[in-house]
Amino acid sequence: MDQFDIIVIGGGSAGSAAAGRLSEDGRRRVCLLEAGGSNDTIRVKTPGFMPFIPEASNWRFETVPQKGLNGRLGYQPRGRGLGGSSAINAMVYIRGNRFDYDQWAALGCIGWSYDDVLPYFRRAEHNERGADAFHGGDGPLNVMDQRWPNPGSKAFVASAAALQLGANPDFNGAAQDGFGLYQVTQKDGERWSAARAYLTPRPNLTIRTGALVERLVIEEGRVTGVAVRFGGQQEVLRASGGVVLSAGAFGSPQILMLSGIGPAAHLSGQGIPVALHREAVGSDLQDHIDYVSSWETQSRDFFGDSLAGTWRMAKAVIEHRFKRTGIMTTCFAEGGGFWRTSADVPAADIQYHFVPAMLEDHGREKVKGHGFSIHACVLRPESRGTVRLASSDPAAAPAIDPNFLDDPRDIAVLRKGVRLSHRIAEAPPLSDYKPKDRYPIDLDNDAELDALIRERADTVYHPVGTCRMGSDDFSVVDPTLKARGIDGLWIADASVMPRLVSGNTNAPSIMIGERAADFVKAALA
Ligand SMILES: Cc1cc2nc3c(=O)[nH]c(=O)nc-3n(C[C@H](O)[C@H](O)[C@H](O)COP(=O)(O)OP(=O)(O)OC[C@H]3O[C@@H](n4cnc5c(N)ncnc54)[C@H](O)[C@@H]3O)c2cc1C
Repeated sequence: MDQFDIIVIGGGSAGSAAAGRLSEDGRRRVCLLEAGGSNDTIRVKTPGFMPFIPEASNWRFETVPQKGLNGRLGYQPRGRGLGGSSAINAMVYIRGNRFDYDQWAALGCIGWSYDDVLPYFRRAEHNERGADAFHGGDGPLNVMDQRWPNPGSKAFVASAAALQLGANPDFNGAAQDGFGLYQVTQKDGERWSAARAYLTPRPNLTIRTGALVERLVIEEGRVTGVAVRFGGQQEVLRASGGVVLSAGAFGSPQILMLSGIGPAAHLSGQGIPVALHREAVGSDLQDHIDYVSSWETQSRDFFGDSLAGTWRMAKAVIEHRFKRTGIMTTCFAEGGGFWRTSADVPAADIQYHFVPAMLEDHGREKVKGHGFSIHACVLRPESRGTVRLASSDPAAAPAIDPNFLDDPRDIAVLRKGVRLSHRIAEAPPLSDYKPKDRYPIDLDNDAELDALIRERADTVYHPVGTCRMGSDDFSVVDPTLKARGIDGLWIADASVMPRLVSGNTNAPSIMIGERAADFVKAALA
């Protein structure tokens, strides 16, 4: 039986940050348990290989049938292996809006206002543009400008400017609104996952991959270890100081429920003895519903499936192997913007991602020819869903129900977002490519547009909220990320966000991992 001071479950964005920080002063024996592998392969590290990431690095979940999406099953990719979702994501570096964190604080997350979290974003970050009041200069997470943005991505930004939408060279600076090229979590032209940033080899940091955590070991109201499966073998690992649960927005509530912590009636229905009734475990699921408009072009500037495209990619792979430059450094979601659908919203409520390729079904369906896509997503959705156990088998996928478009306010916002995507595509210089809309409809007709949205919209991969933080008795963790009603347990990942942030969720998850390390250190001092 192995004995540690702290066990961190999940080597993803937050778990890597937490384990790295908890082990860096050498004073604690830290064990990081990760179900997947090391992810140390060129298919993960080369940004442009994102469509070819190994299947073993992705849980490839599906949702239950979505009423709001004509009964379709949504796709929910999640990273598996060191780096977690930061090893398969689009590398866009965005923190969200000041409003989000001030709202968290107003909801009871004392100590999580924007001014409270900014030092942790800065501490995490090494921005190659240099440090300033908003950015860090010597953190482990490398952030850089894109090495080779596609000419079409620059045209997207120029088309937005032609509509007087305003340029923004730094979405993580003083103001978020506007359009520009995203900064990326890359270093020297390679993907810079949270694992590469934080998991420095150290004698006091044990990293075990291929370790599927089945449940927490709870003794007299305290988490004292974890039961884990390595291949066919089951083991119990002990943690004298406690456990940090960082298995992500689906994995963390699943492990809690398998351990008897969650909605009592649901657990009983699964035949799991109830250790702690907590209705909020697996509840409050929020995710960014997203619609991808897509256009075909004659221009081969864009990525595409053609002889010329394949030849260009082959040369680019060689260039990248030797110099780490060229089109294989693409993050695909190269350009973007934040836009308010009305003057009275507190912050942008639509985010755009411009992709210099025609996307269909999350890139899983090959599209012949060349072209581009514009994602529009609803930044602060009102719909709420759940994660529940589909089975008491820890190796089974959980039942994920984002309940997309349940609240009519979400589709009303999305409609406006999609209409603007099309206005941008029709403005010069993007219009000079003579883009041909792949799904032409009468965009001014609400019923037609709603039908198309319900037929094609899905996630842009930002599920949160399933172990919500708060100061109320019903929240899962308190504002120091400690689980309520049970000792020796902290939760640190996207699941603790009480509200979805207005942006991508990797940097916020890393910030949460950074903070968890400080809270655990303080509690154990
Ligand atoms: C395809 C895709 C594109 C994205 N693009 C972007 C982007 O461009 N920018 C951005 O900011 N965000 C992006 N995101 C979202 C962002 O990456 C995630 O929100 C963030 O990484 C979540 O961090 P986390 O720590 O909560 O969970 P994760 O990083 O998902 O980590 C959870 C870890 O726990 C492990 N785990 C789960 N269950 C168990 C178990 N039972 N036992 C052991 N280990 C377990 C998992 O294997 C995983 O490694 C994207 C996500 C995806 C999937």
